[in-house]
Amino acid sequence: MAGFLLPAEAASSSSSAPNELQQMPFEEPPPSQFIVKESAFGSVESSPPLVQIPIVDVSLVFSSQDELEKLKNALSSWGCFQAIGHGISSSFLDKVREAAEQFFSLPMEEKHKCFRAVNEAEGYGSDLIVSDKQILDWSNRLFLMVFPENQRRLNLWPEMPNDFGEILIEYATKIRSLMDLCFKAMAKSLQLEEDIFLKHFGDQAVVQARYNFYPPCPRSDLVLGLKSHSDKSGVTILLQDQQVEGLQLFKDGTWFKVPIIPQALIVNLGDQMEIMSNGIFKSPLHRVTTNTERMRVSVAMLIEPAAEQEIGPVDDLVDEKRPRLYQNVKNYGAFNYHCYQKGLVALDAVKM
Ligand SMILES: O=C(O)CCC(=O)C(=O)O
Ligand SMILES: [Fe+2]
Repeated sequence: MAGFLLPAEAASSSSSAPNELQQMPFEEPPPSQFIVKESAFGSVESSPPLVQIPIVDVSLVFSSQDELEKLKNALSSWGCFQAIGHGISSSFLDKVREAAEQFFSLPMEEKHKCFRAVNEAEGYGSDLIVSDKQILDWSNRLFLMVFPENQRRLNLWPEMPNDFGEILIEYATKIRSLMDLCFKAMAKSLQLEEDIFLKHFGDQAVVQARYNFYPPCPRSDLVLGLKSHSDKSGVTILLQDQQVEGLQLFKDGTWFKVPIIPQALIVNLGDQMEIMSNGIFKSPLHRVTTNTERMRVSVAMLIEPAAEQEIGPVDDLVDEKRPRLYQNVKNYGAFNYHCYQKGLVALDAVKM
C-alpha cells in the first residue's frame, strides 16, 4: 500500500488550506499532534476485553415488560445497547454503508466539493481545531444536517454516488422513527408520560449525520481514530463497520471492545438525555482505536434539541430522594465539542 489519507489540519500548519488532506507515506511515524498521551482514561489499548453489551429487541419494548426492563438497565449501566428488531432491513443498512464507502473512496477533487469551511463543523474534513493543545483524531468525517429540512446545506452534500442524498434522507427518516420509539420506551421504563422526552426535543429537533472514516494507522498503539468522548446528542444511533472493530466503551474504570453485530444498530445515549433523565441514564465515554491494516467506516446519526432550546432534568425525576444533578443548558452541542477538544468532560461542567 502506497499511502493513506491523513487528516488535514494536523499535518498542515498552513491556515490557508486547513482542510486540504495530505497524502503521507505509510511508513511515516504519526505527526506528534496525533500522539495520545497518558490521560485520566488510560493509554491506547487496542485489545481490551471484548464484551457483549446488552442486546434489546426494540420491537418488543411496548409488549414485553422484560424487554423494557432490559432497555432501562442497559441505559442506566452501559448507556447503550445493540438494538435488534428495529425494522430496517440488512440490505438497506448495507446500502448506507456502501454509499459512505463510495464517498470516502472518491478522488480528492470530488470530495473537495463538500469540504467544510475553516471554522464550521458541517461538511467534510478532519478535526475542527479549537485549541492548540488539541490531540488530533486519526479520522475524517462528513457531517451533515438532515432535519429540520429547511436547514440542510445541500451544497455540502455529496453528488457522488448519485443516490447519496436519497439514501441519507431515507435512512434519517427511518432512524428518526427509531429515535422516537426509544424516547417513548425510555419514558415508559421510568413510569413517565410517554411523550415527555420527545416534547423536550420539540418539533425543531436537529438530526445530524456523521460519517466517520478511519484510515489504517501504522501506530495504532499511539493514536486514536476518535478520542475518548461522550456524545453531545440526546441519543446517537450508530451503524458500525461490518467487519472492522474499533469502538470501545469505558465502564467501571475499564475499556471494553464492542463487538460487531452486522444487522444491529447501537443506541448510544448522549449527554443531553443524561441531563434530562437527571442522571438515571448514562452517557458513556467511548472512543475508537485504529487498525494497522484496514480502514474502517461508521455512520452515526445524532438527535438533539434546537440550539436555542433550553433543556434540563424533567420535573418528575427530581425530588427529595433524587435532587437535581444538572443545571439547565442551552446550545450544549457546541459547548460539549469545545470541552472535548480540550480534554474536559462537558457533563461535569454543568453539574449542580
Ligand atoms: O465509529 C464509531 O464506532 C463511533 C463513532 C462515534 O463515537 C461518533 O461519531 O460519535
Ligand atoms: Fe461518539
